[in-house]
Amino acid sequence: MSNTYSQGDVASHNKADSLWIVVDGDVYDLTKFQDDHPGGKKILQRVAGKDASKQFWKYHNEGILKKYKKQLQIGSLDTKPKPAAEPTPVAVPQKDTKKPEPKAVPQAASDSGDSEALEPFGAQIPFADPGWYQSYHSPYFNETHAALRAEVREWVETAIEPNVTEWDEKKLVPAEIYKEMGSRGYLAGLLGMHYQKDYTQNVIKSVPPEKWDLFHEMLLTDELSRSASGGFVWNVIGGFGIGCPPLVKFGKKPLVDRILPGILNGDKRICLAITEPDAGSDVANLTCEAKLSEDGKHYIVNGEKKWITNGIWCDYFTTAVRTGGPGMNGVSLLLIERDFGGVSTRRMDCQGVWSSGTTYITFEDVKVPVENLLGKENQGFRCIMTNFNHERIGIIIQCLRFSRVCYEESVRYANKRRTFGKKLMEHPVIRLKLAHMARQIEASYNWLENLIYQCQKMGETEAMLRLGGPIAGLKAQATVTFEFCAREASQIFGGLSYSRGGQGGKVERLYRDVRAYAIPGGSEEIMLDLSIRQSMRVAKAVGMKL
Ligand code: HEM
Repeated sequence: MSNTYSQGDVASHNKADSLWIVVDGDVYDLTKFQDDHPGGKKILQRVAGKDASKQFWKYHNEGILKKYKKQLQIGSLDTKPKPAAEPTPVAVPQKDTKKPEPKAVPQAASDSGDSEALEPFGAQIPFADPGWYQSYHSPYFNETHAALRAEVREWVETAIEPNVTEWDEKKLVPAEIYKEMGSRGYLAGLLGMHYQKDYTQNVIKSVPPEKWDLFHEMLLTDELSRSASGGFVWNVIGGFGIGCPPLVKFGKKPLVDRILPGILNGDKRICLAITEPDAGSDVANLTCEAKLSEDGKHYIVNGEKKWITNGIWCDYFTTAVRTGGPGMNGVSLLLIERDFGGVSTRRMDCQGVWSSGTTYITFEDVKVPVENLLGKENQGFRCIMTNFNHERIGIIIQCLRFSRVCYEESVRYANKRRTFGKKLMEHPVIRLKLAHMARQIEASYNWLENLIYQCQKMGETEAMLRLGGPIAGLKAQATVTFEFCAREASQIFGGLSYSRGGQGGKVERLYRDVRAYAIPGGSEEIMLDLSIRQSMRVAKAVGMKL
């Protein structure tokens, strides 16, 4: 924005028919906008021609300026200091290099034993970001992680976060955003395994595929979750992150070769269809049936699935079906394609995650070729089990970042809102709330880092057995933490987090999203029980002495 104005120029636009204001040294023309201003036009007219920074920041947060700047800013004051030259960001990817240069990227810290602290990143509000953002030493993160962090944060702050309220209300995220998840190469790295470079031409700008590890995946999900919308995160990684891994791990090569590239590029969508109207956490009792045709070439599928994330938009459904007798040994996994016919999907109205597309599905005489069986017949339960750790870790990462968002929003607000003559931050009762939020977030997050590291080091079967218990325990810990933080943040924001949108909008939305995390992927009750049961079972097998 190259136009510059003097204070006098602005002062002459002090009427309703030409209404300019200054915010932080930038000049805004609100003449046309005043009629649409949700806070009313009179309040704007009272500051017409003046510097209204103080009033602006009292009533709005940063997202508003990001959203409206392009439309309303006409220039800056001639007295506005020129921005200091930006410090070189840590390992920000070279914009004009088509392929990342592998040699420039050091080994993962965890592989090299190098724990050099990285440059500080982000707002430096204590506990609002993980410790390694504040130059804490970490054995897990290196420059490739820092570069990815900068890349994703930039995208989320400019293209995602300012729009999530609108998307949530519309219950839709624009299709081009999902497509961009593919073109940025993110989808191919979100499968809980090595980067799927053989199935996509897209590469992530800041991390070469061979350097990709589970900490990259973790921080990608973490940074996407700074959008402060479970609906957005589930829209872009919810169905994919749990529906696609079984295809990659257990699908027959011709099937994978045919459909995986379109999925990873963001052209086609996939989800996981397990839960039924009558079978949630009790997966072994599902009833959706798949009968082999007489010629043995097809399964005929009939049944219903409920609460299926992304279902309304999906082309492919990784579906748990009953091919055998009762219980877990009669369950198989089938990749059902919408094009087969007989698949109907309808949106469900839910308490939270509005833009995620929660779906009710019916399968009526769907003819599925036997080539679409994932894994072996009647051994689908094992495939489902191997999926759970990845699903739950995704939930944990999101919950902990959402908890941080609730905490960060609270800290920012507590530093500007004044009651009884002082800032909220100066009231010990508010600091106590923040302290209880921070201690739970940090304890949970540090356990998470440790478990991600174990997942990286252990083989899949070992991880499934040995980490199933702790991951279940941490899933419950993360959802309880999220619920606590959403509640406490809401108490700090008061009425502003009771109404939708505006300054308390993130907290209000996240509060609504809490149950979508505490129930699916294994409810808190099931998780806590499993955490002990599974851990005891494994310990007994390896010689626990009681
Ligand atoms: C660039 C200029 C401005 C823009 C783009 C803008 C935009 C908005 C928007 C979108 C809202 C809805 C609530 C939200 O989403 O946060 C809002 C509410 C409001 N605005 Fe503004 N505004 C501007 C300037 C101002 C100024 C200068 C004042 C005060 C002098 C003001 C006072 C208010 C008030 C009181 C509300 C209602 C807050 C509430 O519901 O708690 N706005 N504004």
